[in-house]
Amino acid sequence: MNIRTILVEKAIAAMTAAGLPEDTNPAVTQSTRPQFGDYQINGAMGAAKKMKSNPRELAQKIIDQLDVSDIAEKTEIAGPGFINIHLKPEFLAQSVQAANNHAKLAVNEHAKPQKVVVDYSSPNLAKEMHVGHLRSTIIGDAVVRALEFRGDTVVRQNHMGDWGTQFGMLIAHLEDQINQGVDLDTVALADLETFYRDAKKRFDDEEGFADKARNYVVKLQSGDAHCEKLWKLFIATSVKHSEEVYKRLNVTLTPADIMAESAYNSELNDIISLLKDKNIAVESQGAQVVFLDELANKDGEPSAFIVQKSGGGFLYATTDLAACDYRSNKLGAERILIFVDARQSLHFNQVELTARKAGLLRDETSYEFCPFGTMMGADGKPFKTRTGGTVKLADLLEESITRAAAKLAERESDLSDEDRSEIARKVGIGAVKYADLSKHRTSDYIFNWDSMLSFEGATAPYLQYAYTRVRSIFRKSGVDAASLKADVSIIEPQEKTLALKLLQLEEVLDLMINEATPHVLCGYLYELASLYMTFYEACPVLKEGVEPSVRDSRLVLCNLVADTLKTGLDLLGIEVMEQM
Ligand SMILES: NC(=[NH2+])NCCC[C@H](N)C(=O)O
Repeated sequence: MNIRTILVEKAIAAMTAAGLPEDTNPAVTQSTRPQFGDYQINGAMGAAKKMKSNPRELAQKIIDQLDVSDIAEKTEIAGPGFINIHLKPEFLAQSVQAANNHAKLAVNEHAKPQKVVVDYSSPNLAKEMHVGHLRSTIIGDAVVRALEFRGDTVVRQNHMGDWGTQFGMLIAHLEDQINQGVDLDTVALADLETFYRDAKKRFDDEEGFADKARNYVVKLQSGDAHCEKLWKLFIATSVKHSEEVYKRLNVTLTPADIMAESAYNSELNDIISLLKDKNIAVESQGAQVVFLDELANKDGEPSAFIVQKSGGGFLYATTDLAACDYRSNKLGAERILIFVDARQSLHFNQVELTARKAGLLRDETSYEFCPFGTMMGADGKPFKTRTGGTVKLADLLEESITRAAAKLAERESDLSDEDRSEIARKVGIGAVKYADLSKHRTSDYIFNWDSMLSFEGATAPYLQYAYTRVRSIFRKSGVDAASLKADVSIIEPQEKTLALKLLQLEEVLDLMINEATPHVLCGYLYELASLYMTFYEACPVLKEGVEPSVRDSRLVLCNLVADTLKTGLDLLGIEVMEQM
């Protein structure tokens, strides 16, 4: 069910029949105000400009050819040439009924599913996951869930940073700890932050340690078995830490999705040879460099993209070129989405340009760097602990659950302690996720406990509460939502508005998928919940005196609201509960 798509097809047909050029954009949009109808066809204005004719006259010609009688009760021309479409209540009623009986609600699977590689989360394994990883992990996961819901084939890739010079220092330190008999699980690697700090301190201060660390990098890269064993031990512990965070966060990443930097090691030589053979990379001060005129600075100097260091070592850049080849040429991806901090935008620009020149990315593959802004503290600076340290993601999530429990304890409830702590978990995690996902991906935002945990406004607790409110109707009425098979009729304006919103889920998901922007779904769910509250005040459902047929029709609407809220929140990775 995609009303916009139906109207686009009808508008194009009418425009063609009215003699407009074939490439005319019908410009169909959802109306912003009820007096403009439910949808608008705005293409007459653009076409008139091109054809140098009168837009209102053109709109009239289009409307004369427009056949929307099956879905609309009224069409009219407004202003300079807008065509307003008022949908038929019967059409909306039938569509709601169909959606209520459909597993994917008002959403159809893609006619042409795509293969999409999504690179997200991708922490560096030298350290524990901190708040900086939150955004990549949850924004990526929401988009992945939406893509799969629409029927695309998704390959998740957790491009973990498990390779690089810092590992020499880490395994050298690890080796010493083992030799001293320190218990790995409970002491040495229990806190990766401390471990990293200690190793770094020794690297900076202790005589001989830095040399040993550098020597271990060389040994590790040349496949020395002892070093590799230590490295694997370190990686395994580090991966375990991130698995715990993923579980807590309710994201769908599993160990099977790990495609870490080291996975590309054996390809890197060939990548450099290819770039050299094609004269894409040239030697400069001993290093291999790709000079990109496309990214020249204002003095006209090309941007220099180093793909191999002067000593022969490979870099982050080389791995990303190999990843392009794997994703586009081997996996055959049609889209590659990469969720990384906006500060890496130059890097990914360089990667794409180089990969396209070298044929490491096919023309058919769209390479989409999806940057995001920074999470800020109340002081407007990147979020830190009180003492200025990085905040561990695991700690942040535990704090949110504790705070949610305290807020919930203020409310009256006859639920068991066990239920309450489960609800606190869902609310605490949901609150952090919704607060983040609801902001436009590219903007920085200020982290605020009070607003994200509030039961008012656009928050997870508000939506979770709205869901329990709808579900309580079914508990009170004793009606089984699953076997509800009533005829829907749309009479009151609040019913019409609510029905229309329910039927726009696919339009929202398409926008979210195309632009990789979960905030549109967040906004939609909040609007839906608010419209439901308005509907419920104006249109009694279980009150005495309500006709059984009206009651049942409204129950179908309620049921579709509950299912849509639940499904929508699930696509954001946020859990619901039946009571709270
Ligand atoms: N293909 C990629 N480079 N993906 C993103 C990797 C992010 C990197 N590990 C970081 O923490 O900055």
